[in-house]
Amino acid sequence: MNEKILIKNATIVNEGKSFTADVLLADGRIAKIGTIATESNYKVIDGKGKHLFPGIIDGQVHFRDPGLTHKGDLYTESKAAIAGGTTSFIDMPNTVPNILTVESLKEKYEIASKKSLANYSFFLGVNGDNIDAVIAMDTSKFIGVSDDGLYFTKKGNLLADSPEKMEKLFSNCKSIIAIHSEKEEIVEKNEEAFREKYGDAIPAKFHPMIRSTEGCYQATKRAIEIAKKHDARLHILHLTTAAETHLFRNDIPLQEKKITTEVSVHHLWFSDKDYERLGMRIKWNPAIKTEQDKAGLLKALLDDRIDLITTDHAPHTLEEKEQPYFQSMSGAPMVQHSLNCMLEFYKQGLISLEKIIEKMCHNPAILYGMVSRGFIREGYYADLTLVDLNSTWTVTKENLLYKCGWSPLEGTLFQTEIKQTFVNGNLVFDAGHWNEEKKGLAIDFNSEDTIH
Ligand SMILES: NC(=O)N[C@@H](CC(=O)O)C(=O)O
Repeated sequence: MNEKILIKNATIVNEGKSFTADVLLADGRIAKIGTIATESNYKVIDGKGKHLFPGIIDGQVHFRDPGLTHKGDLYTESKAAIAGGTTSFIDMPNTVPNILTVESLKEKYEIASKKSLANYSFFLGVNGDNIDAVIAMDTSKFIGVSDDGLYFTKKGNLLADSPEKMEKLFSNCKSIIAIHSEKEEIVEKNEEAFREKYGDAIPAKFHPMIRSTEGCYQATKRAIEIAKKHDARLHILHLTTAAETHLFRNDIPLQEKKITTEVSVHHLWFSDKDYERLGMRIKWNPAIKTEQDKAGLLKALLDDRIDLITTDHAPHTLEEKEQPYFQSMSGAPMVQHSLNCMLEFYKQGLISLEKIIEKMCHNPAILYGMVSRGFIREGYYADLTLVDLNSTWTVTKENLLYKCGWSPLEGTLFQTEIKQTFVNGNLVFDAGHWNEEKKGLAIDFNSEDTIH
């Protein structure tokens, strides 16, 4: 049995409200919220002056396990996530092997059960190799299918570039189809134009012109048209342009939406102004775009056209990053600081705490149909994070937990600090101290027979 933990007097932010109360954690769950008297067998945590949030649920990460574990693995990256207040994640299929079969999916769950400190779930990958097999499966058993990260090979491009295959998938798939939305034909055309001019030495600042607004907009528009035609459940991953935000609705509740989208923290945080300073370190796919795009994405987040905030945490070694344009890997680590970044926007008066929690905790749980997670409610899993909104510190190499050992945020001064993180009622992260005895759990979904 887990020990009972009593968090006293914290300001709880949950379901659109902020209020001060005590929270009792017992047997992995939130046992009670209210005014709670201390008993001798409770471990008491003083929450006075601090904010208690539901643990962040990150709907898109690349923890690189199995097969790419020189970049990161399910232990190191889940630990970094927890230090940043994230208690659950959904990982993408572009590991080695790619997760294209039920067998490899089950193996990944097996590895996570031994290594992950946070709660976990995994997309089934879909590409040109397995589309017919996926269609033949009972897709309602998967939390979602995704092509993310698989588009780097020709066979992975089917969702953005093969309308026939896309139609086939969309008319047959019963789960969420989460796609990386860039039209590769446009990207390739732009690559050629820049290659002619600069050879291999294309400066990073041209990345948003190669992976251009047009490439994103056309792919997203087409995916939405096909999804509508087949009444499919489409989720567009990591939106990057203001133009695309207008393709999404905000006049119906999330529960009723068939077409949803998300923004990743780095696309809210960085803009094309930062390429000069950070170069290939902020080369992501889709690319970081302009200041106007950054402002448009925040606006769409606030007016509910964008449903979720994710990180697309995608670690690569610095050596893999700091290469000439075509060799430099796209992606960078973010999961340790996603909440800190969003809280800086709160400090600047750009977003409320309640909105941050809606987009990082409640909505991922609703969108993916997670059971008993994402909210501070009695009976729910005690996935929580206690945050000091008045503590200043700087990101340095020394305080990073990523296996890759670097971050594009090095040198950033944050004015908020994650003090404690609880996963399934266990105090796993306690002001720099770790309790790694208990591993995270496979996330349960509303579809009872979900494969995991
Ligand atoms: N976002 C990235 O730039 N890279 C991701 C793949 C992806 O999400 O497209 C990766 O796996 O490295």
